[in-house]
Amino acid sequence: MATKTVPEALTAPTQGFEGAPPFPDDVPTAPLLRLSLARLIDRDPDEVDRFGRACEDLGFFYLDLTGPGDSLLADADQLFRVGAELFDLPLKEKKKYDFMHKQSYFGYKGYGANVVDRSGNLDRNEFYNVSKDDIFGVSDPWPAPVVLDSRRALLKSFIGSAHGIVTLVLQLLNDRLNLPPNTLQDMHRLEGQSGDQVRFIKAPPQPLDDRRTSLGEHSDFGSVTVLFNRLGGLQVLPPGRDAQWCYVKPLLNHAIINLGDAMVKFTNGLLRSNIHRVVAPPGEQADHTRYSLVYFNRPENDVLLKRLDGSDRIPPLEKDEVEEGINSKDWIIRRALGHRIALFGKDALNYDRIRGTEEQSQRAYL
Ligand SMILES: O=C(O)CCC(=O)C(=O)O
Ligand SMILES: [Fe+2]
Repeated sequence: MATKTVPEALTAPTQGFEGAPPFPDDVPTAPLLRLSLARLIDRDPDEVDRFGRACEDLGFFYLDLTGPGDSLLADADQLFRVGAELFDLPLKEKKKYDFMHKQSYFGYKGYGANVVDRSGNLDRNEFYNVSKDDIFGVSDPWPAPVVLDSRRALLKSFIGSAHGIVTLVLQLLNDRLNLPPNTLQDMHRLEGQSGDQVRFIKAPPQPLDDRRTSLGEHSDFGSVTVLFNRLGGLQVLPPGRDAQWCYVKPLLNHAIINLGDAMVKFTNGLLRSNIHRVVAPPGEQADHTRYSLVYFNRPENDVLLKRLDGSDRIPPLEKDEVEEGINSKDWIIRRALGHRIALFGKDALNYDRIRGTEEQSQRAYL
């Protein structure tokens, strides 16, 4: 796939992230469509059509939040600062909030806790997951450092807005798939119990002579992801056998939206959950600490990850094909904790054990 020319990104506003060196213009970038939240809210027919194509072809697109998404952008800006404060806490304090031994992926994951490839290399980032259910009082609260506990109102505002974006995406997909009204939205209610979470990520600069993957290749596990990037480093692997990893260039005032495995399962592969990973930021950006902020939306805990009935667009199962029938909660736990070396030792290297929809993601068109 040709990856050098990216008309969409060329027409986008130039970088203006505070203090960040520019994203270089000599690295291959992914041909993500650039969609406008305002136009999607207005159901502009061309924009809705481009949206549908983006979800089927790459499963990733930029969303310009200017206007209706201004408060989400402002919350994200504040949360980037909270993220920096959070990771500045002493390691001993952060480790108190690693809940993996309670079979939970909420809370802190230390640097190097996950295997990133089949050779057993370890990750180069730390992250912290905050549960939507906790912040909205749908579940008991998790213990949290003051840096986060004192920001519950901000987190609530951010989650409410990010979930609003997710709901719009689900409405548009529900319409496109001709599913019975609200089928997708009713499986992803803000007040339902789910694994939805905000993730703060920090990846420090890597040594010049030893730069590699900081977050291993994966497809997201849930339904819709809303991602905020400042520095480059995120890469997607477009579909097709000869595909090459390409960077996703961060754009000011835009979120990066991508679909997860659940959407592939619901639509029997019609929608795409694309493989991606994070490497050292390109060019001069490599000397800077990379922070990112993510909202992961997942189906409610008891939803079965199976092909949905009631759509004339979702392809039928193969003859005699039987689906696994795993629920969302178990699927997310299996996928989220499966690469923890402390939990699984050598088995953490076995990618097939906790496979998502990667094979479908790599299938070629034509
Ligand atoms: O940091 C990023 O840009 C992407 C993170 C990501 O893909 C993830 O946490 O699933
Ligand atoms: Fe991801």
